[in-house]
Order: sequence, then structure tokens, then C-alpha cells
Amino acid sequence: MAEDYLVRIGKLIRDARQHRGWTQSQLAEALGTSQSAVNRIERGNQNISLEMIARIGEALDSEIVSLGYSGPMHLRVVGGRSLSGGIDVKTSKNACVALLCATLLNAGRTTLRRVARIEEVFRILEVLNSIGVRTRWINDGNDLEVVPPAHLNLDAMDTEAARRTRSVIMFLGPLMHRANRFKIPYAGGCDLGTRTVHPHMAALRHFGLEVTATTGSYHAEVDRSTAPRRPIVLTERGDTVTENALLAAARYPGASVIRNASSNYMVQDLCFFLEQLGVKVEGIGTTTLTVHGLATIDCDVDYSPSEDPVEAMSLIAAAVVTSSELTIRRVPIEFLEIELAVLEEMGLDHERSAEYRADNGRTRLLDLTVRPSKLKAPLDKIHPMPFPGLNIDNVPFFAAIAATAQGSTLIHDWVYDNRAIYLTELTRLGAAVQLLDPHRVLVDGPTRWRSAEMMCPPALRPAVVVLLAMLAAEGTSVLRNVYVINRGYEELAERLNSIGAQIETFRDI
Ligand SMILES: CC(=O)N[C@H]1[C@@H](OP(=O)(O)OP(=O)(O)OC[C@H]2O[C@@H](n3ccc(=O)[nH]c3=O)[C@H](O)[C@@H]2O)O[C@H](CO)[C@@H](O)[C@@H]1O
Ligand SMILES: C=C(OP(=O)(O)O)C(=O)O
Repeated sequence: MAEDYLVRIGKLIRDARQHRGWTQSQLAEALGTSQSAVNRIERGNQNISLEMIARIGEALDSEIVSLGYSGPMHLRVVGGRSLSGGIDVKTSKNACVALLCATLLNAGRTTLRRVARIEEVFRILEVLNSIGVRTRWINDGNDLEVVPPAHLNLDAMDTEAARRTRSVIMFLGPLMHRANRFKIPYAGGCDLGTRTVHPHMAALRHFGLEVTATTGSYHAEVDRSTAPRRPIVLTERGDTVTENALLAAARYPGASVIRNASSNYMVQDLCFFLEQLGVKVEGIGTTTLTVHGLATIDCDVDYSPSEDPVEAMSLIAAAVVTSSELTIRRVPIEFLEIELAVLEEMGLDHERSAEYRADNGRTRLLDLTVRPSKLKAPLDKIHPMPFPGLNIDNVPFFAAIAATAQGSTLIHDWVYDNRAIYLTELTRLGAAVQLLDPHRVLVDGPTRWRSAEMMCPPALRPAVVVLLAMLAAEGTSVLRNVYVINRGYEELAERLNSIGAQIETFRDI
């Protein structure tokens, strides 16, 4: 009976594929799988999850097998299991989105290697496609090829996709070189409270870009007689604002100096990419960047973004809360040194391999083995700072880690209006997390985790923290509506399962 069902589904898929005029290889490419896997599916020789059927339906745009793909995805977690073995860190969401925006600077073909297949990247691709940029996944869905058209159709911009991400704000820097007047929708993303765009406007004004915000959109107008005559001092050392200034400077033919620049990982990746485009950038890794831009850029480039320090931190936290021995491979150590120093003080037993280079030839990586440890609360509060401080996106993971440690930990998340509040969701899983004010929580450990059924907090990192606590909690937990997690992590459930977790994805039909 079960096999009969697989054969019937396989036939439906084959019919839908042929109706679309696609070969098995084309469908395989769209799904990021192999032609032989598609062949097995179509012959009914492969067990196929509802998730995969839904993805095929989406790829083929076929009602027959769509099965409610647009319904929210949920996770069912059987917790209390140890993790073991090794897991690779994927490339970072934040570098990938910046690099995708940067492809707009180049008239030539850009190939980005091992791009994270995450919702945030998909949204930016939808926006790029809507304005005429051709993108396709190549090499079994690992790499991404991007070819901009001679003329962008900015009026056709997919505003729905654009509104779902804040990263679209980084279209301002490159688009000012391609149009005198354009608009982009207000940037969205996680619900973290108000996030300013003013520093972006102030930085880009030096290049003649004036932006007015009206009725849900930023209206941009470029005055090409304006040029940066003195160093641009950013009013905040933010990551995307630094990237926007870099993107504007890259096509300004002359030297631009950016002060109070972020030197965080995604900014460094963008600088390395700009160098590949022929743009000289001095001061990479410091807070003063000097960019020697080019009026036109037309070259075929190939770049490998580096690994995600925040994903690495998430996996370290997964090992800690489940008391597991786990090897996390390809950890960009420069961007986790403070986190590890704090964890070492808390008593974390871990071992580091020799360092090696990421595929970009620049970022330092190593493999990190984390062992079960009896942690104690840190003496000082945990608080983030722009790089080289403790990474802003890594702070939430310390809530789960602190909950496993003996004693009280104060976490001061000054950066976002709402984020610390979401950490109190951990109380539903048995943790003692007290909200002292909107930015500070006090976590008392150790915790006897218990399972729960709950909605995903509407913010990426707190959502993953809740998932990690579910991994630690005996029994079955349910986390509903995990779009925010998929925004920043590729197949997290499947990858955690590969190291011993038991997580099932399901959807409302
Ligand atoms: C696509 C991308 O790369 N996103 C990252 C980027 O977003 P992005 O660069 O967009 O971050 P924001 O500009 O929203 O900055 C985050 C918050 O920090 C405040 N702030 C920032 C710097 C500073 O010197 N002073 C200051 O007060 C901002 O006002 C804001 O409230 O940086 C954030 C902070 O590292 C990360 O959480 C995001 O994952
Ligand atoms: C807040 C985050 O990202 P974004 O800037 O994409 O909202 C994050 O990565 O935790």
C-alpha cells in the first residue's frame, strides 16, 4: 500500500515536470538534489517526505502536489538526547545577503560558492529576479550564479519579498549607480523593535543620495554633482550601514574614507569580494576603510563567502545545553574569540584544532570539540559590543548556556528593544529567567528542562535558543511557525538530526 502511494506520487511529479517542460536534471537543480534522486522519486523507489513533496510542488508550480506549501512549518522535537559526531558550519546569512546586493555593482557574472539556502537569501533572490537579474543555482544547488541585465526594471520590484527582509536596505548603495531616482519598500525582518535607517541616509548623502521616507517606501534621488570631499564618519558602527557605504564607494571613481566602520565578519567578506571586483580597500578589519572605487565594473568573478560565526555559536550552545561531545568544523575563530574566552571562564571543556583558511583564502577557521562540562555562571554580565566585542547576535545563546550553569547570570542586551524579552520564553521550558527591564534578564541555573508546545518567538536568535532548550528537555516539544529560523539557518532540523537530534518537520495542510 505504502509503495503504491509512492508510485502514484512519483507519477504525479513526473507528469507535472513534463507539463512544465523540464528535464529531471532541471528539477534536480531547482531542488538542490541529484538527477538520480529525482529519477528514484518519479519511479516510486524513494521514501519522500511531505516536506519534499511540497518543495517539488513549489518548484513546479503545480497544484497537484502543492499540499499547502505556503502553510507555516512547525517542528516536533523529541528531547533529552545527546548529540555526537561532527557538523560543518555553513556560510553566513549576513555575508550572503550583502554579497547578493553587491552583485548589482557588477555588469559581469558573479558566482558565489556554497551560498546558504535560507529564506533570507531566497527573499533577496526574489527581489533581484523581479527587477530582471538572472540567478540560478548550479553545481547540485551549492553555488549561485548571478547575471544582472543591462537595464534594471526597478518598477517591477517584488515589494512583498522586499518587505520581509531588512537586508533590502543594502540595495540603496548599488542602485544609486544604476538609476537617478528609485524607491525601495521599508525594510522589514525580525520583530526586534525599531531599527534605525538614519545612519544609512547620513552616510549615503555624502555620495549625493537623498532619501525621503513616505507611504511605506524610501524614495531615493541621486545628485551626481555631489561627492565625498572629506571622510565619512558613520554615526553608528553598524554592519549594514558600513556595507551600504562600501557599496556606494565601490562605484565612486576616487578615494572614499569611511570612519567608525564596522569590522565585523560580513563587512570583511564584502571587502574581500570588492577586491575581487578590482576595488581596492585599505584597512580591512579596522574601523577606518579607504575605498578606491571604479566608475564601471564589468568582470566575471567567483567568490566563496566565509562561515557563519553565529551558526557556530548556535552549535556550541546546542552541545552545551544537551551536555554532548560535539565537533563543530569550520569555525571562524576570529569572530568567536571573546565568546570562547567567556565560556572558558565558565568552565567549558573544549579543544581547538590547528587553524586553516576558509575558501575565501582569508578568514581563519578551526575545528572545535566541545565536551560535557559543569559550567558556573560568569562573574560579570554578558553584553555585546560591535566587533571586536562579543557578537550582538550571539548574546541570546548565552541565555540557554547560563540556564545550564550553576548560579546567576546577568544578560544585558542593550542593542534591540525587544530581543531580551523573548528570552523569557525559556521559562516555559523550565528555565528561571527573570526580566529586570526591557534590556536585562537574570538567568538562574542549572535548569531541569521540561518539554512544551509553543509558538516560535518572532526573532531569529531567540527562536533558535528555544529550539535548543527543546533539544535538552526530556519528552516531546512542539515549536510552531519556524519561518524565522529558516530565515537564517539552512535545514537546521535535518542537520541537527544528523548528529543525533530527533526533530520532525510538519506543516498544516
Ligand atoms: C544583514 C545583517 O548583517 N544583519 C546584522 C546587522 O544588522 P544591521 O546592521 O542592519 O543592524 P542595525 O543597524 O539594526 O543595528 C542593530 C542595533 O544596534 C544599534 N547600534 C549599532 C551599532 C552601534 O554602533 N550603535 C548602535 O546603537 C542600532 O541602533 C540598532 O538598534 O547587524 C546587527 C548587529 O550586529 C545584527 O544583529 C544583524 O544580524
Ligand atoms: C537580527 C538578525 O538579522 P537581520 O539583520 O537579518 O534581522 C540576526 O541575524 O540575528
